[in-house]
Amino acid sequence: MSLLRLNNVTKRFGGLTAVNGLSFDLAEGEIVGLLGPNGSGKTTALNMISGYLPLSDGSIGLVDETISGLPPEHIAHRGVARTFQLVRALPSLSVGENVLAALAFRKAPLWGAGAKAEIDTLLADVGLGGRADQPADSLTYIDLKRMELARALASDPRLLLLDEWLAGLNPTELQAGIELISALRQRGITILLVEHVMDAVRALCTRCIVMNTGSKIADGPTAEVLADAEVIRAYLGADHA
Ligand SMILES: Nc1ncnc2c1ncn2[C@@H]1O[C@H](COP(=O)(O)OP(=O)(O)OP(=O)(O)O)[C@@H](O)[C@H]1O
Repeated sequence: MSLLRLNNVTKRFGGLTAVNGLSFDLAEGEIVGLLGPNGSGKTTALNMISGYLPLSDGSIGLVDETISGLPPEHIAHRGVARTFQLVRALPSLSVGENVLAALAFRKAPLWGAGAKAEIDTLLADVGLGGRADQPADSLTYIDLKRMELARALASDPRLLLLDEWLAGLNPTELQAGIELISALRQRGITILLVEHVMDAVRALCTRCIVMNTGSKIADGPTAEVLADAEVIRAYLGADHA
């Protein structure tokens, strides 16, 4: 049985069809790249999976339950977590308090002293061990991204949606980020990765789905998809061929 199933998912904004009849399945434990040029509908797809946008048509299932139509917090409680293209931190709070805010809203909420050990574990998992008391607004860009990931992991997700989480990192940070995402897969978390950094896609994704102007144009093993003539024409460009 698939973990996630999109069936004919469509989103219209007035006269613009941002996502057009998108269908795919994710199997448990897969790490799949969702690729495509700017404006092809990737973030809109993530917004629908996580409940931030209602569908215009189609349906989304998680295991054997339809989740489209549920509010974001109910979808989160069923095991779907995400990061955002623009990091959403609470800058006036400490790193630990930022994670605490996520723990307080999960299905089995934790707060106060009971949350401390969990915060320490989550921060260690993302490479921020021992930094719970540091102000969030003093973090570097990569560390802000790490903190956002810790907030997403606070809900103990089965499915993690990463929206350009590796964008803007230098080569050393990128390598660390790839290793971190790889470690999450080892823990059995299924990951849908919206990403333009092709080195990361090649390193992490066994399978890729490519969108162009709202529609899926390719879906298959990464090497095959990246060599596909239509994908090169629509997204990767002739230099890649
Ligand atoms: N809330 C909205 N209202 C109107 N149009 C929107 C809205 N959100 C997205 N769009 C439009 O839908 C299309 C798809 O946008 P989307 O952000 O999903 O693309 P994307 O593939 O994630 O792009 P990028 O790689 O630049 O993040 C674009 O034309 C965008 O302008």
